[in-house]
Amino acid sequence: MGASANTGVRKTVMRTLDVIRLKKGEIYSIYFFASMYGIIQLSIPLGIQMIVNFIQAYTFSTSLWVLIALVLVGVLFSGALQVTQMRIIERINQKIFSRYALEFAYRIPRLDVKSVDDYYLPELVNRFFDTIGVQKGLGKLLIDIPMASIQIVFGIILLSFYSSVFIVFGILLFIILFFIIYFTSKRGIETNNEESNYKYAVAGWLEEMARAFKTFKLSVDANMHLKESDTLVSKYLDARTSHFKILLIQYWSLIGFKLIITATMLIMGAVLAINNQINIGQFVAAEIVILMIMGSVEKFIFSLDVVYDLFTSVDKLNKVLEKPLEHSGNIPFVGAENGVEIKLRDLSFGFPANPKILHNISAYIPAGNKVCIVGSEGAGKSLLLRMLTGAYNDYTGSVLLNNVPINNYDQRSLHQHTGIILNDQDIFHGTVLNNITLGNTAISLQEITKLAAITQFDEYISHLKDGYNTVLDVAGKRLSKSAIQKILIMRALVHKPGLLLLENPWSALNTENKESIQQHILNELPNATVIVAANDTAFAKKCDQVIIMEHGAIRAMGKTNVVLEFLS
Ligand SMILES: Nc1ncnc2c1ncn2[C@@H]1O[C@H](COP(=O)(O)OP(=O)(O)OP(=O)(O)O)[C@@H](O)[C@H]1O
Repeated sequence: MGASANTGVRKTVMRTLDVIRLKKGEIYSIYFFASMYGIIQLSIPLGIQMIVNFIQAYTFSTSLWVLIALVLVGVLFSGALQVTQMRIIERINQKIFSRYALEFAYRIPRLDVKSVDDYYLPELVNRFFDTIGVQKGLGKLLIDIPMASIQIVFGIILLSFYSSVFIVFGILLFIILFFIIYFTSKRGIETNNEESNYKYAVAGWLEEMARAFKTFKLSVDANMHLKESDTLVSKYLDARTSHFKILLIQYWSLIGFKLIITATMLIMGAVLAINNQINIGQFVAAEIVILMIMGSVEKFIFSLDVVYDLFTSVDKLNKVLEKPLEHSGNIPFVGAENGVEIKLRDLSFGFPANPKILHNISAYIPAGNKVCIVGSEGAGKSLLLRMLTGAYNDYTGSVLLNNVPINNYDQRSLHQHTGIILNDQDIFHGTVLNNITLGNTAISLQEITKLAAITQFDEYISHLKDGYNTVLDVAGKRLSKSAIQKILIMRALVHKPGLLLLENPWSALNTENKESIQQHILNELPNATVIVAANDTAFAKKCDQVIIMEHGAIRAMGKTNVVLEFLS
């Protein structure tokens, strides 16, 4: 348990370092400017020391004015350095946002379906908001912490010139700081991570309520939604309290530490000054340096919380970025327009929760065949169709398309020649045109209008002021189920695929629409291999073959009439 927690923390820190490493050039310049800033800051008390000495000696010489001017230049210059650092950090922040946004955008459609099977993806993608945590945290990690460290180091070096006692003070300071961080940071990272997990659990649950809000609205008397919220919020508060305890330990150590050091320093400074071991100018300068060191230590400790947030944010973002991408072969799926022949041999497949869903499936579907898969609920019709999309590759047995294992094909090319409708496919926020073509500009308007006539979607479009440019809202909320289904059918057919995999494609359509589409699919696409999973015996009878599934296996397969006769 301890070892695994250690590995977790180490992994978290390494991932954060990886993010920083990506911005190497900028980071070096930030450190350079931080060192310069630290040095210039320390020149200020030295200047003040000299000014005090001049004042004590009642000498108003030009050197005094020059010194004052130098101190002012120091203040201005250190300010300018800070602005430069801020500029660099701003550039890094912009890069971080765009890097994660594009990385998410690239990966989401390519995610391995099985590896995200246990997740609700929109909820998982909430982790994107952690880019803000990375942006904030990097500012602290790259500016505040190095600057504070440099000021502490240089400050102590400077103090040691006044008296060797200050060296002891410096060493003591480092030892105490080291122990505070050593004993609290690991637990700090862990508790922060836990707090964040529950934050996402609460957000996820609220999102789930929003998604199904009509359901919750209808059962308004039940308190189930509040009970679940209450449980998650309590867990979040517990985790947050544990994390705050760690922060409190750090803050209290800091306060105690400050108290002792301030007292010691003031007494020591006063004793040294009274004994004339240092003059008043040196005393004032030493006190300013001590105050600066204390300020830096405070900054250091208070930055830790944000650094924990940074570690956690990087961890959360990686929850999405580390999900494996789909497997893709390198053979282009060419020649599909002339038909796709399918051979399944002893195909078995399942999920970790349910490892033996499909078993020993063998089937032969000649190119251009029209096939209907029927079967009872949960028989495996949908899953068999999904296997033919190439989305899963850890099956046993074989799936051959035109005599090549499906895994060998380049996924993009496979999708270009396949038309797919699965139950979980939907409309997205965009124009009707984009929803049909998915941005494929090679698709002709002629093909779209032809399909609109077949699906009888043209009637619907003619009533829209903006026609094909009408923007559909998220998931086509204001569209009728039949309009959504027609768009999905057009999307599946519009690029003239050689393989059509359709799950319940016309369940929301009226008989006239259905027949028009079936007639097109069965008679006007001679080369296309079409597999439809639907308990639609009337359609099955029109197909070349029917596959009857039961409990994840093929019970019978062949000409519909023959199969039905055999079964009766
Ligand atoms: N992601 C998954 N993880 C675990 N089990 C799954 C998963 N997807 C499907 N199953 C299980 O696989 C079996 C077959 O599911 P499938 O959706 O293929 O059935 P179906 O024949 O299409 O049923 P229906 O007609 O009701 O849609 C079911 O028992 C289902 O619970």
